[in-house]
Amino acid sequence: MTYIAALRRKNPLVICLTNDVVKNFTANGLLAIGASPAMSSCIEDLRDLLPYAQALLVNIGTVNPELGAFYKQAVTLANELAVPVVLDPVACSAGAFRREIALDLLVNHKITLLRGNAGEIAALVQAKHELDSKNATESITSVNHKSEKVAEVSSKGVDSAGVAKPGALAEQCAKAFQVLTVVTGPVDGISNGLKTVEVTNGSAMMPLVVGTGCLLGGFLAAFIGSKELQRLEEYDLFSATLWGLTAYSVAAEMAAETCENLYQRVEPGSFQIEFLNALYRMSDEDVKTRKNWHMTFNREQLGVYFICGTQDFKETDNSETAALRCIEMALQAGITMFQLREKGVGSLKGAAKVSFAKKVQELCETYQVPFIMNDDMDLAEELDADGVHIGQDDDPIELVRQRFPNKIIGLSIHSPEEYADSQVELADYIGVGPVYGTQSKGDAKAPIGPEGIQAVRNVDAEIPIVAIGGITVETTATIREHGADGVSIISAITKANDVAKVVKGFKKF
Ligand SMILES: Nc1ncnc2c1ncn2[C@@H]1O[C@H](COP(=O)(O)OP(=O)(O)OP(=O)(O)O)[C@@H](O)[C@H]1O
Ligand SMILES: Cc1ncsc1CCO
Ligand SMILES: [Mg+2]
Repeated sequence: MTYIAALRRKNPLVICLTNDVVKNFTANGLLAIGASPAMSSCIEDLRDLLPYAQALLVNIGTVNPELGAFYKQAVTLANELAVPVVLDPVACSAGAFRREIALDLLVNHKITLLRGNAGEIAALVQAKHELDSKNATESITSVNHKSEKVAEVSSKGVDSAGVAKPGALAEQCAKAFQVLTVVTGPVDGISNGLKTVEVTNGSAMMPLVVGTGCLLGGFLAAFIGSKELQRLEEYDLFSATLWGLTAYSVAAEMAAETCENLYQRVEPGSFQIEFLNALYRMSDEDVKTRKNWHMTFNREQLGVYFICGTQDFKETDNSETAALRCIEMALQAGITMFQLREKGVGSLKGAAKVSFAKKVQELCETYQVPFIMNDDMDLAEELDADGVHIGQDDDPIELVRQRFPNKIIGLSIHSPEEYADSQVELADYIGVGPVYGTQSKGDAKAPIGPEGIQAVRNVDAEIPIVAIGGITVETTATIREHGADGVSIISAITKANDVAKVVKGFKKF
């Protein structure tokens, strides 16, 4: 990824409608990374500037009734001009006036990215639930309203403590408002409702410098506004924002290190200066080598779960090239999870396996699809895969969970008996099968049929289940009716003449 280089080439004009406390810091931070900031305070001025802008930041930190009306006009104009909008709902957890303004912008306008701390985002999710229940009781047709518990976050004024699962909160918010959401704190979370990533880079000095959250809103607007590739809008938006979010926290780490070296301690004043210096100095390479993020699991990712290795392409001239081509086509067509299963007759070993695995991982990262490693825990650790999948005869799940507290863990299960004997509570999902006969696994057990899936579902109504073994597009509907959240596929995709068509077939369910 080269999003910082792209940003510097583009030098995006970011118009900031932001609060009185942070205007100077925001402008300096944007200049340091390579963007072009402009602060604006009235709609007459904005009408002149916005047509030339790559992004608009609306930060409600020092809102008043007049500014509230201005923000509404500004976002309306940005929507007309198709300029992306980042909203920072500063302190909306602390006051109803602010909250109503943020809520109106989110519900009645198009916001490209919402960025707030945990307290602010939790308050907005809560407010949306209340709005929905109010509408549901007013409307006789909406009788099936489900109320979901919102994360409890303590919050006072403009700062907030963190939340245990920032990814889950971001996901909840992304689903509630249909908006890409970034939740910041000791760990940051980003979600579009389907994909969720947590970023653990950063420095504990960040909350001691006022406006680091506010600058982040403008900073992410610059990354979004620098978007050059229009290939897949959603993918671009998500990965450009994730890269910007990570770059920001990496700069914080670099700043803390510089303070250590220069002063043998890290204090807010020098940290603020060194943070600006780090933004100026940093490159995509710094993000690449220091990024510390993990994808979090959600059951929708099991929808179309493609598994393969080079051994599944052994009848082609070059099985590695054929595998990479097939995997990229499948990713492009929309598979929701990928597992590398480099195993059995004809599979790669040693350095060749590592090098192939890295190429596959890069492809998965490009499409923001979880990259899961089958069996090989050491390689999963070396590559920092998003997750691992283990069978009943592999390392025991309690050891795997200890080793990888943050990774997605899948466990194979063949029957309700095996379910009862396994510590499934340590797994994120279980793979159940083989449903039908399969040629992809030499030592496969007897097929359990869709009824076998139902038998496991009957003993656990909640656990995410992916069915596996000889599944085709034609049998997917039945399998899902028997309780599976999705299907794992090997041969139906690796042997397909038209990979995209088959993947899209699986995606219909
Ligand atoms: N305890 C922490 N450790 C590391 N990084 C942190 C911590 N708290 C916040 N951050 C980082 O600080 C930045 C700002 O996030 P924060 O949640 O403090 O925003 P905020 O409360 O909106 O700030 P402000 O309103 O003062 O601008 C983010 O990049 C976040 O990752
Ligand atoms: C301190 C403060 N008060 C209103 S906005 C702001 C900046 C941090 O969000
Ligand atoms: Mg803030």
